[in-house]
Amino acid sequence: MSDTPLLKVENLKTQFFTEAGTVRAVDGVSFTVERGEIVGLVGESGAGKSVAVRSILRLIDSPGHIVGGEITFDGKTVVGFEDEPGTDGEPTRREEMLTNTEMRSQIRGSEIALIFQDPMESLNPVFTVGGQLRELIELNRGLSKQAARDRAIEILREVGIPQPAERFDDYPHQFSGGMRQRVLIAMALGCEPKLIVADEPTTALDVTVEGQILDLVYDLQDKYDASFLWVTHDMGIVAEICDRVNVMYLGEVVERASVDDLFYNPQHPYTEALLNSIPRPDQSTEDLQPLEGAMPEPINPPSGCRFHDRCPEAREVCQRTHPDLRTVTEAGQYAACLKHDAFEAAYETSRPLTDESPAAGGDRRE
Ligand SMILES: Nc1ncnc2c1ncn2[C@@H]1O[C@H](COP(=O)(O)OP(=O)(O)OP(=O)(O)O)[C@@H](O)[C@H]1O
Ligand code: NI
Repeated sequence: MSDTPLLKVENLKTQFFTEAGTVRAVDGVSFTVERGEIVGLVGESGAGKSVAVRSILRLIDSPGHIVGGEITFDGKTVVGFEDEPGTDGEPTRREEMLTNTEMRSQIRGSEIALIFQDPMESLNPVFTVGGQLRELIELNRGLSKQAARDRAIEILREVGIPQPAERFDDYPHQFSGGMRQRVLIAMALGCEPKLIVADEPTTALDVTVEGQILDLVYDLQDKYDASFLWVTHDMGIVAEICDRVNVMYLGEVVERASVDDLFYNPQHPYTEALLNSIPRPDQSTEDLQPLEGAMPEPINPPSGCRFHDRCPEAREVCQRTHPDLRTVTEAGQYAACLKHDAFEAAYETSRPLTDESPAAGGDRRE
């Protein structure tokens, strides 16, 4: 079994049924997390990153619903539907799909831990930090109260809380933002989960503290042999901690690559635009190009390639043909862009959409 990925997400679709229409927040997303890996999910605000990771934990509230796809985690079916919809037209759950109770008792907090951006979403303000951590360890690891307390103090020390025995009885508000995030990491590790899902946990912190937290994660990942799914809009964080990356745009994965391939050889114009918009040691700041325009709403996504109206390489065909995510390099890099289908999609002969230089032949961008 160890050659199957720890987490496998296939063609996941999660929609919100709102008065304004159907929000296709996650629209056919696939990716995997292998054991021991840190996998990034990156993209602008609204790309569907949080909805994707909440779907993995089955934490989607009405009017949202997972309407299609398959998610397996460590041999268990977190999401799985029959091929045919039921008589009511709704997707029918397969028998092996975990119930809500099983998700709560077997998966969330024990097999998969979550770290959110706002620590107060996970910490109860009226209980001491040590008490919350101790209880979690007691419940999840079946330790005695005293043993769980000792373990809690040990983990608090490991995540870099100074004088953890003294701080044990402090309340969450007595900790700084950075220290609270360390406590959350301690809570996540306390259950010894197989997978830790982190949704922008360092966004609210200043860069120095953020750097310290990322270093800590890197060290602990090795020690605990945990796998991570790390959500961020920050390519700098991706560079620092991820092994592999999935780039999301408007509900879809548009590129998947190892970190090195992504940074040195991006294959999707959106990835390139993201990379051009961040400072890099090998470029001067004058080379910085902010990503222009805004991502459209996922209620009526643009036809064809969803990125075409912001893409410097878009051609007419991109307005009509939707590119599939497919292998584009021998190293196993994936991209969803018609420029890689030059012949089949007739990209090569299609007219460029941008008019930033005087009209010329189709090769003027080279
Ligand atoms: N409860 C909801 N009802 C309606 N639409 C929703 C709901 N939750 C999320 N969405 C929509 O789903 C889309 C994806 O949102 P999501 O929060 O996953 O983005 P994100 O990539 O995590 O962005 P951010 O970086 O801002 O956290 C957005 O268009 C958002 O407006
Ligand atoms: Ni989010």
